[in-house]
Amino acid sequence: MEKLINLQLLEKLYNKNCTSNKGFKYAYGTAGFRYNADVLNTVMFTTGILSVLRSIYLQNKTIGIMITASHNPPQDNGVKIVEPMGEMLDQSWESIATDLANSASNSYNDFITYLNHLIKDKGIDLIDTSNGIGSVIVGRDSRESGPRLLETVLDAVYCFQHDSTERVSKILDAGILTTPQLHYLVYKTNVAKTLEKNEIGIGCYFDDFTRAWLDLCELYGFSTEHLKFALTIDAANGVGGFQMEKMISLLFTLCKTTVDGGNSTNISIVNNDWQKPNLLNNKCGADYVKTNQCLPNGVVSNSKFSTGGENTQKLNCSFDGDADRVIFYYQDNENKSSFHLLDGDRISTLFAKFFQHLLKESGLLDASDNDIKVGVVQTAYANGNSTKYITEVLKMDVSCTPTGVKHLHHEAVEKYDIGIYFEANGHGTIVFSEKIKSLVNNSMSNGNKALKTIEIFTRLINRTVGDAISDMLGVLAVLCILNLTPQDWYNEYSDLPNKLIKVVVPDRTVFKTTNAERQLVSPAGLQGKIDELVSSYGADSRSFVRASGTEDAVRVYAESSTKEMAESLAEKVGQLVSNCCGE
Ligand SMILES: CC(=O)N[C@H]1[C@@H](OP(=O)(O)O)O[C@H](CO)[C@@H](O)[C@@H]1O
Ligand SMILES: [Mg+2]
Repeated sequence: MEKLINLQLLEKLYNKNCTSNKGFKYAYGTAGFRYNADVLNTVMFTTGILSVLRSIYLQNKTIGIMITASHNPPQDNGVKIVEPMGEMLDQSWESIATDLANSASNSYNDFITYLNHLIKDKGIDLIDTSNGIGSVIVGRDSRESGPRLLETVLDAVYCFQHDSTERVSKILDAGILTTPQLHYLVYKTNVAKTLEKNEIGIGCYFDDFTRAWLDLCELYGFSTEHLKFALTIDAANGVGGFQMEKMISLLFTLCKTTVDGGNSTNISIVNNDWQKPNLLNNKCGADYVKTNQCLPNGVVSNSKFSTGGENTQKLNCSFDGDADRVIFYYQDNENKSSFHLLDGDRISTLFAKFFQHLLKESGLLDASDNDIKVGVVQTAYANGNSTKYITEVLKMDVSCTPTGVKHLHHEAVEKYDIGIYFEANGHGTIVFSEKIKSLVNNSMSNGNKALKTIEIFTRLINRTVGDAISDMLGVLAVLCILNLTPQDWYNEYSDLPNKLIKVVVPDRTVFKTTNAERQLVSPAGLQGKIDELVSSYGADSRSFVRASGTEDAVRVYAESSTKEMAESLAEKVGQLVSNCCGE
């Protein structure tokens, strides 16, 4: 270890960063480490150390670190590690990240002991470092605590200094950017096999996605300027707003059209005060809109919207704080009951319909030996009628996985050539297999528009992770190509009324599930009672219970044929949960 890690510096920087919250217990959850920013220094330090080790372990591939707490309130922050191809951290390393953080939280001795054990156990070669001594890219969202936490990560990386060659680990501070931009940057860096300072910057993200969008505009003859509807983007006062602004201004510059102050008349961004971090996710953003099923601050209903004389319809969307989720919606008038949500399930079904249409048009399905598998991956939180629509109307395959995009992503990659996955809350993407990419590329020369469209979509959609900006462009493109209004999109099927509640229990770990979290196996006997209750609410009813992976609570979901019944079912199942915990 001495050869590569400067132990003197390590101890000094450990004392600087890891002594304020001794004994705090950390856990790497669905979304990495996420807590109040005041207790995060220790885990930022250990995550910096672990990322360099992971990089060396993977033959010096570049690893990403994202400092964000997504849709959480401004006082929180968090950190997650990104794998070389832009995926989430390998699951077997999550417990290592947790153990390393908790060892450092205990004492310097425990930290060094665990570090030595880890290096030995994983066979990480710190002697022959001819391939390099690790490379890391770090990004952060717009939170106030970001710069301080970044300093701690940098401290950790500086501890890696080769004693004889005086080389240090490479680190690129990518600055303030969205989570999916960081994932994409890590992926591009590894594909290019280099991380020399400034060689690959976030410019690649804008180049690639604007190129794909403009290719589509050219193929179909629509333009960014002349979308059929006016789009208002609620940026949650987070980082997505100014990155989107850059994207819009690039699109307009590249289109060589006139831009009014950087904004088109058709696209506007509200809640874009990212420099006031206390406004982040405050009464705005994807999570707020999805949870409260209402317009966020700053977005007006269709009836209050002035089109400037043109008969332009209005569509809105909300990003979350780090812009890896997007949901759409519109409200006809001032009455809240005219609010229409187009959430992750709707995005999935729109893309599913679109790719089914393209595959038919492309002729790829005619060759039976192609055997192209297209499907949608959902979680148990997907509305029952969305699942019905996909299987019964579109006649497509649906898989259900446990909550958390890493599960959905994995299933989509494993099972499908075109795998569409979205959580109901708007986090998702589309993954394309190498097989479909090469089938498309090999048959494209004959001017087939559908094939060309699929090819462009493999570039327009961020392959690494859910991305509000890229998904939003994808949805806009589909609406333009299929000539659908927001109302047409909404009218494809009707959601079953549903209710999601939280129940606080003394120990949520006793709630264990099976069948993609749709049934409880523990506490014993509870599932039977839930089933009995559900059956008394009629055929369209469903309810399930699972422990949250990000909050100290149990979640109860229920749907039924009316709003009142869904609410009553959720409440009664919630009571069963409380009763069985002796509350
Ligand atoms: C019902 C729900 O929305 N659950 C969310 C939430 O997970 P829980 O394990 O339910 O707390 O946070 C996850 C991370 O952001 C997200 O992937 C997931 O969809
Ligand atoms: Mg997020």
